[in-house]
Formats: sequence, C-alpha cells, structure tokens
Amino acid sequence: MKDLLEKVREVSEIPVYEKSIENVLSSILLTGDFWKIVEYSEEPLPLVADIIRVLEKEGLVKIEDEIKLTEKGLSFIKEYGIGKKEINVCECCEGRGISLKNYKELLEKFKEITKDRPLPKHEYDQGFVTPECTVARVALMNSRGDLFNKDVLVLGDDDLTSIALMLSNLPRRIVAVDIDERLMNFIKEVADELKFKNIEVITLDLRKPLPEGYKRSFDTFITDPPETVFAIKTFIGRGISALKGERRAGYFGITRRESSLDKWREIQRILINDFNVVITDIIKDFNHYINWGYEEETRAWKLAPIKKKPKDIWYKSYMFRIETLKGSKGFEEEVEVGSELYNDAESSTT
Ligand SMILES: NCCCCN(CCCN)CCCN
Repeated sequence: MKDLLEKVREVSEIPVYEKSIENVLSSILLTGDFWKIVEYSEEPLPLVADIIRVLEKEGLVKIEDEIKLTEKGLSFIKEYGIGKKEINVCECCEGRGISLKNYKELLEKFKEITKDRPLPKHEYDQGFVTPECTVARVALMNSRGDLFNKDVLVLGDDDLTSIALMLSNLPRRIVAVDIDERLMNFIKEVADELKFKNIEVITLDLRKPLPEGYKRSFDTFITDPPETVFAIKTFIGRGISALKGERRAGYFGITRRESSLDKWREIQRILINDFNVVITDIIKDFNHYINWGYEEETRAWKLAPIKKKPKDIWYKSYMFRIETLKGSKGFEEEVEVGSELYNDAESSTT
C-alpha cells in the first residue's frame, strides 16, 4: 500500500491518503462504472482517475467496458482486508431526512411549470438538481422557521429554487440573482403567470460587494456555488453580508466530487474563523444533480478512464446550514478573478 500511495502522490496534485485508495477499491467492488465509483468513493474525481490509472499500471485493475479488479487486485484487497462499500441510504427520504408529504401538490406544480426550463450552460458551471431536491430545500428551510414571512435571497438560481419559493407562498419577499439572462427571463415569466408580486429578479456580478440596498436586508439566503475558495467567499460571503443580523440562516451545497476533505477543512475554517458563523446542519447527498449534458467538454471527461456518459445521477452535494451570531460578518471585498472563480486542482465539471 505504501508504494501505491507514493506512486499516486507522484502524479496527483490533490492530497492522497491510504483511505483514498481504500475508498476507491471498496467502490470498485460495488460497481465497474467510473462515475458511480467516484460517487461511492467520496474522493474528488481527478484523484479517483489518478488512483485508477496507478492501479491499472500495477496490474490490480483492468479497464475494458468497465473497471474491474484482476486476480492480483483481489488478493491485494484480501491482504489488506478491504471490504465492499455498503450503501445504506433511506429509501423513503433519499437520505435527506425531509418528508415531502406536505409538498406533494407543490412538487407536481413545480414539475409542470418548469418542464421547458433553460438547459444547463457550461460557461456558468450550471447543473440543476432534481425537482424533488428543489422542493425538499423549501421543506427544509420552512422546518427551520427560515421562510414564513421572511425576506429570502437566492444567489444563483439554475435550480429554480425561487419558483418553488413562489409556489409555497411562504416568504414575504424573494430576490433571485443570476448572471444568466435566460434564467432571469424564465423566472420573471413564471412570476407574471403566478401573479406573484413580491419577487425581484436581478443580475449582480458577485465578484463585487453587494450593492447597498441588498446588504443586511434578508433573513435567509440559499446558494449552490462552485467550490473554489474564491467562489466560497463570493457566493457564501456575499450571502452572509446580505443577512440582517444575528440568528439569520444561510444554506449552500458543498460536494465531495470537486472538494477533498482538505478543502472541506479550509471551507469550514473560512466559515468559522473569517465569517464567524456556526454550522448547524451538514446533510449528506441532499442535492442530486441531473446530468448536465456538456460532460464531453469538461476536464472530467478527459480524466475518465472510460469515455461513456454517465447513465444515472452520480453528482451529489451535502447541504450546509449556517446561522449568524454576534460578530458574524460576510465578505465585502472585491475579487479580481477570471476562471479561478470556477477552476482549481480539484474541480473537473466546470
Ligand atoms: N458543472 C456541473 C455541476 C455543477 C454543480 N455546482 C453548481 C450547481 C448549480 N445548481 C454545485 C456544486 C456544489 N456546490
């Protein structure tokens, strides 16, 4: 295992541990599909690709139309006592811990209204979640008392969370921010259809601080950012600077597909030390992303050992909920970045 570790370290910029290799091997025991191996391993995609290449060079796996252990690989896992990955996700709530029993009608209406929604655009790292996820976000936020008669800010809305919020009629006011004209027009049209008055749809460049009128003006924000440190600061930091004061809530998705645990620790340090907020929830695989269609244009495709598009959902993210307390503060500086907003060593689907 030690020399395997060394060989992966030689080729990968991402921190590698014995556990990383163990996670990949135990996932290969479960599936030969590359995208599902990435999902079950919970390691960043580029690292999984590096590990599989080293395993192949060492004769432990063979790569044909799927990824399989060789005889040598099977004796290796026996020697190290590596077991098959076990998935125990609740069939009823898909692991979210949120029941949609009060939202059945809203879910059907949401599916109906969004059936010809704008499709994901590569340039903005778009990839929307299933309707069940979007509606579960409303159910989650409402169960925490963060929606009824509250002012809610949606930073980036290819998931059309603002439409589910309008259908719920819970918030007092909604502001949806996006850089993509197609999404803004779509949301505006739906607001007109629903005769929903209390929504504002605007474009902001989140690399700049929020305009005065949006600072300290909301009770709740939700965002689903790319996961470079810059994006965490601009999307989540701006969201926190938009909150009115103490004991307000923020929600955002953080994935394992494009963020190692080392980056997770850095993100959590920024939340605790820079933004001085408290993390109240981290819900594994709350968000399930529908395959976005532009896979072949991404780094992930170049790294994938088998050039087959993903069959089912493999990209998921954890839902974080934070609350502000005394001394919490957002991010008010300007950032001068271009593609570094979307790309770092661990990202691959942007
Ligand atoms: N590039 C395709 C996948 C993008 C996922 N990220 C943006 C999702 C916007 N709804 C979110 C990653 C988790 N923060």
